[in-house]
Amino acid sequence: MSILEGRNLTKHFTAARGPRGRFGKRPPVRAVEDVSIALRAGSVTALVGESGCGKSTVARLLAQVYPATSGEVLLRGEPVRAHRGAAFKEYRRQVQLIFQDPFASLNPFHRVRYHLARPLRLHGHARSDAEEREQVAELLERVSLTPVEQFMDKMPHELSGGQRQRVAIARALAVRPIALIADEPVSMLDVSIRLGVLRLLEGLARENGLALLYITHDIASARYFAEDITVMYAGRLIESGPGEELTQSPRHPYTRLLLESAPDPDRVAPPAGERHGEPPSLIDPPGGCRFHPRCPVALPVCSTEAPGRTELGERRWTHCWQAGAALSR
Ligand SMILES: Nc1ncnc2c1ncn2[C@@H]1O[C@H](COP(=O)(O)OP(=O)(O)OP(=O)(O)O)[C@@H](O)[C@H]1O
Repeated sequence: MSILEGRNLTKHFTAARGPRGRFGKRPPVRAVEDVSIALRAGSVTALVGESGCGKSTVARLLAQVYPATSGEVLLRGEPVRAHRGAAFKEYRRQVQLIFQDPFASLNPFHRVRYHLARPLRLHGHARSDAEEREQVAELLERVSLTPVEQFMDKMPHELSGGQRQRVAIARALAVRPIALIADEPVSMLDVSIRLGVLRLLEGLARENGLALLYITHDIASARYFAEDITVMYAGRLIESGPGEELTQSPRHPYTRLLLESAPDPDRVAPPAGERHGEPPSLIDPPGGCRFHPRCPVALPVCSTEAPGRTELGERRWTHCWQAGAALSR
């Protein structure tokens, strides 16, 4: 059974700017359309796509930062209905978000100890100063900020970006969540320390049976850390599968494009003539398959009808008119 699941999630925002329509209303930004995704215990699932395709919106819908326009979120198979009160607070404890910017996520006026002790106290895990100290030390150890005495009393500005992100991860762990949603957790960190933070997240998920959603624009990193990869394009999911299989034999032309443009240490320059175009507007997305204007193998049907889901194997599927043809070849 999945720990955290989004079923047919759709989110339309009201555009803050832009021209108004006939009745003075602005058209909605169709940020997320019909997204279904399931996270399993002790497993890393990557959600991959270009900037602006709706990844963060999916993260926020799963974390219930704001309500979905339609669709539902399930925790351990049970639909989440509470949007306030004790049940909602409990949900927010169980599903923790880790953000991209470790500089913005810690309070500059408080020491590391405070950031970790506060959630422990609020959730009743530490009932005395001694217990609190012990648990803060244990959390710092779990994120490899050792020797712990050196880090407990540091102020955020005394830490590197990677160390701050480790404190943010420790703070998320303090409330004993069952699912972690990490939204581009390393993209603001130095390249040299990204790997360490990703390995830490992966280890925590596997050792503690946490369901981890790793959101990234970088399919190369997803391939190394995630058991499953789901690819998103212009608000919709287009392909999903076990990471190895999906990257070895991508079935959707957009996944192929992402893999081709991923940094490859053996390739000096991008292949000649590589022109991929721009992702579409989410206010007025293309009809049919949203990728069709950029697709090198589009058929006439691709511009008129959205392709349904083609099942390709266990946990493996795609939305592409060509997928069926490829299967029967
Ligand atoms: N609160 C909001 N109000 C209006 N539009 C929004 C809001 N949040 C996001 N959007 C729009 O929804 C679309 C998807 O944004 P989202 O941040 O989810 O994408 P993303 O893939 O996470 O991009 P990035 O990697 O750049 O963060 C964008 O067009 C964005 O402008």
